[in-house]
Amino acid sequence: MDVTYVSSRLLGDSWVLTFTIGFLASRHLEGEKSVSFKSSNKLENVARRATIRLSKLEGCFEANKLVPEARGYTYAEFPQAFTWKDDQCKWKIRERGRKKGSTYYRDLRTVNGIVYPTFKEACSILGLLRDDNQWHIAMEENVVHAMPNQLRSLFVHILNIEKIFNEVSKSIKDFPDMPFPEYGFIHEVENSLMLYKNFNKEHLQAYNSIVKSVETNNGGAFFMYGSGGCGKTFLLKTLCCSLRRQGKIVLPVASSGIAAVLLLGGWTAHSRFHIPLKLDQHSTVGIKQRSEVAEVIKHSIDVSRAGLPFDGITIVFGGDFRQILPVIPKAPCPQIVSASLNWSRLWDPCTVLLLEQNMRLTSGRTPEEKREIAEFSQWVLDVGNGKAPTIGNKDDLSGPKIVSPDRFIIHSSADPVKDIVDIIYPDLASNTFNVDYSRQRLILAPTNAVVGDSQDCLSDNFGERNDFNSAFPVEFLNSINMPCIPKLELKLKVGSVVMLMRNLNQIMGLCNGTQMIVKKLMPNSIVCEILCGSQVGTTHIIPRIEMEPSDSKYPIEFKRIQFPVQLCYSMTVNKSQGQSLDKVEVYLPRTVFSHGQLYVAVSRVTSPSILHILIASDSDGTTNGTSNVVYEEVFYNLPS
Ligand SMILES: Nc1ncnc2c1ncn2[C@@H]1O[C@H](COP(=O)(O)OP(=O)(O)OP(=O)(O)O)[C@@H](O)[C@H]1O
Repeated sequence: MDVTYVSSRLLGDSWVLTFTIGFLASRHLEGEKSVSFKSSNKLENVARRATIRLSKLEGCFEANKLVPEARGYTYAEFPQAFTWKDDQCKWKIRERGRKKGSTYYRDLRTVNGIVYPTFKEACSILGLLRDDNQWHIAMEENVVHAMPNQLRSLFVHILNIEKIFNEVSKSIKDFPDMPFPEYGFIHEVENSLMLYKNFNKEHLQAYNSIVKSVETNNGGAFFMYGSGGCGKTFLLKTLCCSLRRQGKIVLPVASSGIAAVLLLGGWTAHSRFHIPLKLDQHSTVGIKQRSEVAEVIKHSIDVSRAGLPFDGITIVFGGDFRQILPVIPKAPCPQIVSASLNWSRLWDPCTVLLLEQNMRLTSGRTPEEKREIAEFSQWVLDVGNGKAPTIGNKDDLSGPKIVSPDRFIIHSSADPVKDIVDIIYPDLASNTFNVDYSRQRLILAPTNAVVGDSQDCLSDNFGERNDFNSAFPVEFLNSINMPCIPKLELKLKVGSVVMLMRNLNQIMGLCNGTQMIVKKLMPNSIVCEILCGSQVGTTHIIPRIEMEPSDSKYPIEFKRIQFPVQLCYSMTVNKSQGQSLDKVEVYLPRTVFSHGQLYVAVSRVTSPSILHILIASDSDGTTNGTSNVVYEEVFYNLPS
């Protein structure tokens, strides 16, 4: 890493030295630039790409030819005035953090025609300082159109006030004059109870066993085991509502934000019980005395029932071991399997409630449709169990491959990303305001990098849009893109589908993973409507927030102030768990790499007719065979 440049700025009364750190842009001799490619790519394609894609140095030559202003900078000084646009392979003049055409100091203090008394105030208005101004502006932006409760929520998101109170073992509820957000549970409870009427035989049996355990106060643990789409979430939702209506306390938690928002009042287990993200043998949950959750737990425990299983509390787990197992980076199969619930001490006391009927797949009207759906359902199960027909054998370098039925396969031309975007999002431009169009259609991919490629292709289709730059233009930090923080440059427009990247307010359905459609864009806040989960249809104002990477591989700490969202036309398979989708494109430019990924991807659909799969072959084309990863050891102690 090199220091690209050191500059100085006058802020208020004092000078501030800014060290901008950057990997120096590539330097190379003519015809010797470095090119990345996969061993499977055809050399002529690689060579063609290399001719079209300019390196940063070549881009600098082009800028010097076209933009007279560029000639005043050496190559090393370029980042001061220009920013590298990787997708366009060209240097673009910076819009922020730099004042063009200034002829006197006063010009530096002028923003939008207003002369500010100090440089600091001018910087603050430009959003270059870390202060509260952007949040003041965010409140002002919404005063005219937002409802009072939306403004209150926005204020709560900005302050994160309940979290601050909880840290000192208090809650907003301790201050009777302060309003506590209302969540409209009662209405939802009434609606969700209607689900009971649709129970199938298996659901009814499971429901009765669990309710009996709660009513007799004997305590116990249940595990609802069923393949994807057998109605585990459906049953849990109904149970939560019915028990709450009887005045019982229910704490629904899930391992991911997306799964949590499907349950009314659902939280991620980590947030609800303050479980540390990194665990070791000394870890304990961080529930503070007098916090809301501590009070709830206190009320749920009856000392007279101590000694009964789980002290008389009923615990219901649900899951499917064909789906993705606990994620332990770089861990081998035995370690991952032994981290699963059915290999833990909790498994023995669990009563397994088996659900076998797939409720996600529509039942079909004609005998032909019914047969087709039954066949598809069996194929999906076989993929999950590792029993689907394969070609090749274990001695092949790439292992045996699952053969996907031909009707799902897309045979792509030269630009696979464009092909899948056209299939899943046809006519996107004229459907931007159509919530029904945007809901429940997704491109699913194995990795964040692949997701990024397809999102980039879509964002190029957007036409006119707003680009939101994060507040601090520091060259190296800005070039960092990690899945856990939003991009420096977000390309949004009204109608864009986005995914929230932080737990802002789990009870209001604003979880890491919540999908929303953008309704209004302002410089410091965006208005979004939730597209799925228990709070579907509600509108929220999202401010910029300060975020830092949770698990940074970089040797420096940094924060980014940005809207906590990313485009959501495409998603990793891991994130899609729990969802039912009306149109799915499984995009596999590389094979899946963990247990259950392929099964989760193909089991999201409500009908076989809406599943499309694109598998890149080793030699630049497409194919119908792909590797599957199934750790059969995880099924050993399960009922078949
Ligand atoms: N008894 C039922 N009547 C009508 N629809 C149902 C029923 N059970 C489930 N469904 C519907 O089937 C779909 C899948 O159900 P659900 O999401 O609960 O399955 P799941 O077992 O949790 O799936 P996954 O393991 O993939 O998360 C949902 O759209 C749900 O509304």
